[in-house]
Amino acid sequence: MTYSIKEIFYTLQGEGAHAGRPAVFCRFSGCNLWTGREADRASAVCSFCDTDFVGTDGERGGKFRDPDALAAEIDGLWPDTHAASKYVVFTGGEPLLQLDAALITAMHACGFTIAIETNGTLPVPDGVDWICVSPKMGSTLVVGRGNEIKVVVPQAGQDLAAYEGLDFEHFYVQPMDGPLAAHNTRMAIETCRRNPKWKLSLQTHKLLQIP
Ligand SMILES: C[S@@+](CC[C@H](N)C(=O)[O-])C[C@H]1O[C@@H](n2cnc3c(N)ncnc32)[C@H](O)[C@@H]1O
Ligand SMILES: Nc1nc2[nH]cc(C(=O)O)c2c(=O)[nH]1
Ligand code: SF4
Ligand SMILES: [Mg+2]
Repeated sequence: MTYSIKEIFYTLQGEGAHAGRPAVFCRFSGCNLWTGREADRASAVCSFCDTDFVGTDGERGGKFRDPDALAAEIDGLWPDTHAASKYVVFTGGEPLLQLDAALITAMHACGFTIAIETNGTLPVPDGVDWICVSPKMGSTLVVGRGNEIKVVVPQAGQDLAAYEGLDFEHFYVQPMDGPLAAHNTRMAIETCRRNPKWKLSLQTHKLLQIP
């Protein structure tokens, strides 16, 4: 299988339970809930996306025919002196359109712990070490278990109680970025205060102005 990669970069995980953790981000091209074209945004199942995942033209992006070549590109960004903490986040776009057993094996062979950021509409292959699911209204959630669920709020018709019985270790609300970000953040704080099952996830990389 050929992997289409938008970009690969080394930064800190900005969101969720691993916020602050150094990680290589590998962003796959393409998503099943939006084409990525602005003309299609209003009619997309997921219409609030903050990410450009179209094409392969980003930093270190491209088409990788070989899982070992992609793993080597990712591994090349990790500081050689600290192999024990190697951590890769596969995101997108939707990573589960492309992440397969061969790439998982190649990353583990390089010593990486593997995390994914997924919309939860596609099954997760075996071997992923950290699963973050971010469900989208209007799509069918098929991933009912994982490490963290990170619900972007608000979304029309949303009911957080519908997620509370799912099998996750961490339950996060993350304020929707965009023109109403400040308002959404205040509402998300109030949600957590009222119902302490939920914790606040901020997109700290945006606050810090890092990738
Ligand atoms: C760009 S998505 C890629 C991974 C996957 N397609 C997904 O939706 O989880 C990465 C994370 O950013 C979140 N996200 C996307 N747009 C956002 C926005 N406008 N405000 C806050 N979070 C957003 C997603 O919900 C997801 O948790
Ligand atoms: N620093 C940083 N943290 C992130 N956490 C999730 C991201 C994503 O776009 O999936 C992301 C991202 O793009 N940058
Ligand atoms: S599912 Fe994820 S990548 Fe796809 S449009 Fe929504 S936020 Fe963006
Ligand atoms: Mg992002």
